[in-house]
Amino acid sequence: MSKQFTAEEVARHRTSGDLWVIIDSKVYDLSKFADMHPGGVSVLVDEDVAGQDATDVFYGLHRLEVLLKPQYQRLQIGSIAGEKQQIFPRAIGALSAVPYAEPTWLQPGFHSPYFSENHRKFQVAFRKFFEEELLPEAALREEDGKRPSQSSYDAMASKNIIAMRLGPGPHLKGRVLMDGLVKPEEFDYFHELIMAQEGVRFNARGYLDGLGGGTYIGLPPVLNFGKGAVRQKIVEEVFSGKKHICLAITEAFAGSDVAGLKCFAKKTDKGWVVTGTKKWITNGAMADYFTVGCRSEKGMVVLVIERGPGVETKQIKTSYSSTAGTAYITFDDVLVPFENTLGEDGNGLQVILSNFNHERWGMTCGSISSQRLIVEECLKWASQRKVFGKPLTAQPVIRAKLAAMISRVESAQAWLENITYQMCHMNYKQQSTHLAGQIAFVKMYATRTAQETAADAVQIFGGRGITRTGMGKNIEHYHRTVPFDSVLGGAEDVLGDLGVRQAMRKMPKHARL
Ligand code: HEM
Repeated sequence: MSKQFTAEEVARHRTSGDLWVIIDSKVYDLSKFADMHPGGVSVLVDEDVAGQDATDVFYGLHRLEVLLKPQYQRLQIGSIAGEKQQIFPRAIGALSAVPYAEPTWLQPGFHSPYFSENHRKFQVAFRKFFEEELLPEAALREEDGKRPSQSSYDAMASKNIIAMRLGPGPHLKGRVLMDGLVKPEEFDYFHELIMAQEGVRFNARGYLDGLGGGTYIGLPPVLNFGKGAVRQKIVEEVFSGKKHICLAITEAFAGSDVAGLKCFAKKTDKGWVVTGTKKWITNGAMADYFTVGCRSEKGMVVLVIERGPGVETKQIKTSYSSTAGTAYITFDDVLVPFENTLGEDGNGLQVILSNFNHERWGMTCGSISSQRLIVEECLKWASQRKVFGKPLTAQPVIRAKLAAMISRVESAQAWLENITYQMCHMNYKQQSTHLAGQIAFVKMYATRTAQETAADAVQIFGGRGITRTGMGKNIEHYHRTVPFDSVLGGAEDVLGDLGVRQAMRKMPKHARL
């Protein structure tokens, strides 16, 4: 049991050389620390702080995690007799008790037609795995921009997480998923939704993309259109976490207009010879394989190219961390064996488009979950921040912003779950026919509302929302990186337009007002 003090005893230590404070029933000796305090000495020797209970003022200025750091925990010398600690961090793997911080299916007392007991167990195991194995590294890599460590890829591979990230399908057959928690044939899109939604809870966008953003979009064409030994080798190497792949379609010349690519693949006696460039390629800097969209004499062809002579990658500085390995790539007369052709020459567009629905749906899962994290941050901040002697939530304008945020994230999640249910009951062709428009719309809605929520969050946090460290660090990070989802996998306007054009194609000829 820690040493017990009374509030009167603490109050006797209130000068710069002898300075104690109480925070949430714990007594801290700041006498030596005061000179090193990032907020300065003067704020600590203030008569309302020194020797006093500084809980409210502390939580108006610092995140909970400050006190969890070992160098600050050492400042605690005891606690106040008869008082109990009120403020606790969420335990590893546990659910948040903050309202709306979890989707309804995870909230006590709520029900869901979509999620089974197995999904629930999977969610628990997955959150725990992420928080134990990856979270400690996430903040470090996000900051220093280095690629995720091999041990992180190995940890994911050991549970077959890399394979599961590609969704349900025959590629899971014979694999032990999450230590046998889910059978390969039972793994469905709701399991995948859980993975996508849990993964973004770090708010370490660059790191997460570094962990497998490239695989998520670059491997499916190999899996679905690759041939023989090449397919087998690449799929197994990537699933094992030892090698990395990326999708290289976009060029400085052509973005959403994939038909306008300039990278050219010429057929020769020895194989394809590829010349051209690619830009904004997630994981390109660390990739061993590149799934590349090229023009050919017959139109478009997709090739999987191994890093080797003639392939150069350069890191691009984007608004998020370089841990994602976003690259500019040049292919100079790169010889590629014909076995590396994905699908048929001239049919490349279909190979690329075939994965778009799944890719967009996956991005939407993540986008909505990160939006939810921001709702949680805002609810916490608005409750703990005191202005004019009252919490921020006493202001109607703040409550109105919170109401809009909550409505947006709840509606997006409900729509997403509905679409996910449809995906579970449709084959690939039915999904393409019925869901391309729905998925385009839900992604457009999620990313647009995400930006509204980011802007509202900055207003609620004020200057803290544009500061990379401290109280508003998650808001700053979110606000800076939120446009990513609205651009990747099809820009918002392109998606909206796609959805309407799909609907127009289905308009019955007999319909009149
Ligand atoms: C155990 C006690 C404390 C520790 C370990 C501590 C630590 C820190 C740290 C690490 C920061 C940098 C910002 C961040 O990362 O959040 C900071 C900033 C600050 N602290 Fe403290 N602090 C303590 C107590 C207090 C108290 C009692 C006050 C009361 C006024 C205070 C006032 C401030 C201020 C004004 C800032 C600057 C905030 C900003 O830049 O927004 N600190 N403190």
